Amino acid sequence: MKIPASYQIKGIDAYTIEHEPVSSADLMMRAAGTVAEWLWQHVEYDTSFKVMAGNGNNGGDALVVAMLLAKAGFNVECFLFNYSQKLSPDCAFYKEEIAKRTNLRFAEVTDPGFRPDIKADEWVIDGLFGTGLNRPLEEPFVSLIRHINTSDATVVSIDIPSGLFGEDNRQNNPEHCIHATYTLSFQFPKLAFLFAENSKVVGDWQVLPIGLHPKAIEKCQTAYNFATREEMAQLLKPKDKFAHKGIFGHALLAGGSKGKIGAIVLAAKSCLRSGVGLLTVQVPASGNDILQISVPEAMTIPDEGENTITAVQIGEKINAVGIGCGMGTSVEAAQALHQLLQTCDKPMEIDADALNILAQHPEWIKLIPTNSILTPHPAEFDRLAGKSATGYERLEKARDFAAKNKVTVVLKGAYTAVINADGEVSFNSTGNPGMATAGSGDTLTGILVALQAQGYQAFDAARLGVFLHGLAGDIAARTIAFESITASDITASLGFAFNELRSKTSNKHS
Ligand SMILES: NC(=O)C1=CN([C@@H]2O[C@H](COP(=O)(O)OP(=O)(O)OC[C@H]3O[C@@H](n4cnc5c(N)ncnc54)[C@H](O)[C@@H]3O)[C@@H](O)[C@H]2O)[C@@H](O)CC1
Ligand SMILES: [K+]
Repeated sequence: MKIPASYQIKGIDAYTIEHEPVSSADLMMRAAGTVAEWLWQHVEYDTSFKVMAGNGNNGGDALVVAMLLAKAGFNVECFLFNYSQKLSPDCAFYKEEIAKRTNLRFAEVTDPGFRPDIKADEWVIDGLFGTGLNRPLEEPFVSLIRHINTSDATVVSIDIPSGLFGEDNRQNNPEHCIHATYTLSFQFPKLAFLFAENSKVVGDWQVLPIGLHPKAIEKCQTAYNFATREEMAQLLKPKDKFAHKGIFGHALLAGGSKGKIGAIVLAAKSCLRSGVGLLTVQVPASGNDILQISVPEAMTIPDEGENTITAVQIGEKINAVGIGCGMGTSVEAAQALHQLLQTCDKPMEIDADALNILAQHPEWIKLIPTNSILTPHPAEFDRLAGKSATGYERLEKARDFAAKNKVTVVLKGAYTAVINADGEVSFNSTGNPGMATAGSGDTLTGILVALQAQGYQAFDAARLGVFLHGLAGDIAARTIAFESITASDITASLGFAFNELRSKTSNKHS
C-alpha cells in the first residue's frame, strides 16, 4: 500500500474528481460516510458526539459526519470554528446544509475565547485540520486543542490528528496537536503515523478506503510503502513438489560467545524453520556441543577460539552468511568479521554485535558484499550513522546510509522500516509489543539468512522475513500474553505464519 505525501493526495483527489467523475462534494460525502459507518460499529447507541469542524475540507468532512450521525438518531452538537471567516467551497456548501437541519445543534464559532463543554463519556470528532495544514498551529487553536486533549472524552480524528503534518514533524510541537484515541485515515496511511514520537498523537489508526481513482494511485510515485499481506504473499516463492534440499540453499551462521551461545541457537532454529535446505553454524569451540544438542538439524564448525569466534570458514557451497548473533565485540570477533568481509562475496545478513563492531570500524562498511542486509535497532543504527532526535530524521539517515553503502537496511521498531539502496522504504505491518523480548532479533536474523540462501534478493528477503517474523509473533500472541512471549515462541509459530501467508495466494496450480 503506497504512502503518498499530503501534496500527492491532493492530486489523487483531483484526478478522481475529474476522471471518475464525481463532484468534490460527493467525494466528501463518500469519505465522511466511511467515518460515520466506522463510528456506528464502534459506539453505544446512546453515545453523544461533539463534532469540531475547521474551515477547510477536513471541516467539511466533519460537518457531513455530524449530519449522518444525527440522521441515524445520535445526539450531536457541531461547532464550526471559523475565526478567519473563510471557508473552503465544500465546507461552505455543507455549512448551508447543516444549518437547515433541525435534528442537531449547530454553531459557527468566531469568538477565539469560546470552548465547548466536553463530557468524559462523549465522543469528540476532530475535523479541525487535515492534510491542508501549512504551518504549525498557533492560538487560538492551541488552546482549543489543549481543551480537547485535557477532556476525558474519546477523540476520533478524521484523516489525521489536527495539527500533525503528514510527513515531517521535526518543527512541530506534539502538545499543539490533537491527541486522538483513534485516527481514521482516508485511503492511505500517513508517513507520520509510523514514527514512535507521534504515537501519543495518532492513537490507534486505521485506513478507510474511499474509492480514490486506481489509475491516479498507480501513477503516484512515492518512496514509501506499507507492506500488506497481499503484497508479501506475492513475494513468497512456491515450493516445488520435486524439489530437494540442495536447491533451497545452504546458509552459514557465525557467532556466539561464552554466555551468548543461546543467541546463535535461536538464529539456527528460526533459519531451519524458514525453508533453508542446509545450515552450517560456526560457533566457539565451547559452544559446539550445545549447538549440536539443541539444533541437531544443523551442521557445526567448532571455531579454534574456545569462547569467541576468531575466523569464519566459508565453504564453496555456502549461499548466504548470517553474522553477529551473540558474537560479542572482542578483538578476536572483530578480526573474524574483518576477515569475513575481506574474503566473502556472498550476500550477508549483519546483525547485533557485528553492527557494533562496524560502528567501531566504519572503514570496513565499504567491504560489505552487494545484496546484503543490515538489521540495526535504533541504538545500533545511531552508533553507525550518528544520533537522531526523531524517527523521521533516523529514517532519512537510514535512506542515505543504504544508498551510500549499497545495502538494505532493516531499521527495527514498531513499524520496522526496510530500506533498499534506491531509498525505497517498506514499513512492516505485522508484529506486537510482546516481540520486544530477548532473542527476538536473533530469530529475525535466522529467517533473513534462510531467505537469502534460497535466492531471495536482499530487499525481498528483508521485507518478507520481517513480515513473517511479525506474523509469527502475532500468531503466538493469539494464545500467549505479550508478557509471556519468548523468541522461541516466535520460531514455534513460524510454520503457521508461512501457511497463513501462502493460503492467501494458493490456487489450484500451486
Ligand atoms: N484528498 C482526499 O482524498 C480527500 C480529502 N478530504 C479531506 O480534505 C482534507 C484536506 O482539506 P484541505 O486541503 O481543505 O485542508 P484542511 O481542511 O486541512 O485545512 C485547510 C485550511 O486550513 C488553513 N490552515 C492551514 N494551516 C493552518 C494553521 N497552522 N493555522 C490556521 N489555519 C491553517 C488553510 O489556510 C485552509 O484554509 C483532508 O484531510 C480530508 O479530510 C475529503 O473531503 C475527501 C477526499
Ligand atoms: K483532523
